[in-house]
Amino acid sequence: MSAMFPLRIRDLRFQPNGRAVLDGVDLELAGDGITLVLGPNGAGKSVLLRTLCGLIEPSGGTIDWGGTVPPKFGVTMVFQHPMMLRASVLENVALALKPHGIGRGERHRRAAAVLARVGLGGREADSARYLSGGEKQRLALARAWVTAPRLLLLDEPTASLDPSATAEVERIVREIRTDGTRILMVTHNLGQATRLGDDVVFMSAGRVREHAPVRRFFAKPASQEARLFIQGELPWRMNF
Ligand SMILES: Nc1ncnc2c1ncn2[C@@H]1O[C@H](COP(=O)(O)OP(=O)(O)OP(=O)(O)O)[C@@H](O)[C@H]1O
Repeated sequence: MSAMFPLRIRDLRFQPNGRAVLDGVDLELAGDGITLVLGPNGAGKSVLLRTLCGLIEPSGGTIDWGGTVPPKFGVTMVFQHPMMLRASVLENVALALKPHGIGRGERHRRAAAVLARVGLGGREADSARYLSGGEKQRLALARAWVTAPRLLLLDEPTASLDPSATAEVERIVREIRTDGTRILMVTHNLGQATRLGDDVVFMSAGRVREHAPVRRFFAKPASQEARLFIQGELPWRMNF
């Protein structure tokens, strides 16, 4: 494992205009696995991910990347509605490698290989803008995957997708993890959390309230708040 892990977040705060959006987040992530971030609307889940990838400057606290400085490369984020460049499917992926100093031919070779792995082989010349929602999300995952990030942040990547497109994204996420990328993913889909997650981070009101292995979280949540959250979101019984 690279020196980026364990990732230690201590007392992380984000207080725009004095409002505590992140209100002292403490979290430690070991170097392997898929962690699902759950919690009610407005809990600060997306802000936490954006802070980790440098899109938001925290008001206080520390992020210790395994004792190293914040990595220049190695942390990538995929959003619910990914932006596509006005270019081909292949170029959308290949351009992600440009800052890494990789030559054009090799960029295209690697992009084509990863497009095949996300089920977009044969679509290289198509315009990325005209892909379906599920295809765009797979392209966004390919764009992240091609850079072999150490940490991949996924913010509700399946929120607008139908069940089969969701299943496809889940397959890809598992493969990215198998390739050695640490994954931190926000979802409101509790079934997805049980299918994909090794562990669960439960957030509310800008804090991490619980961090537990996924089975334990759903079978025996530590707090009444988490219990109510699970009950409110789960229309079916869990059978572990
Ligand atoms: N850049 C920002 N500056 C100021 N406030 C922000 C910023 N980004 C988000 N917020 C606020 O922080 C709060 C938490 O937002 P966040 O998007 O992290 O919630 P969330 O837990 O991801 O919720 P949801 O499940 O609805 O997506 C919200 O009230 C939001 O308006």
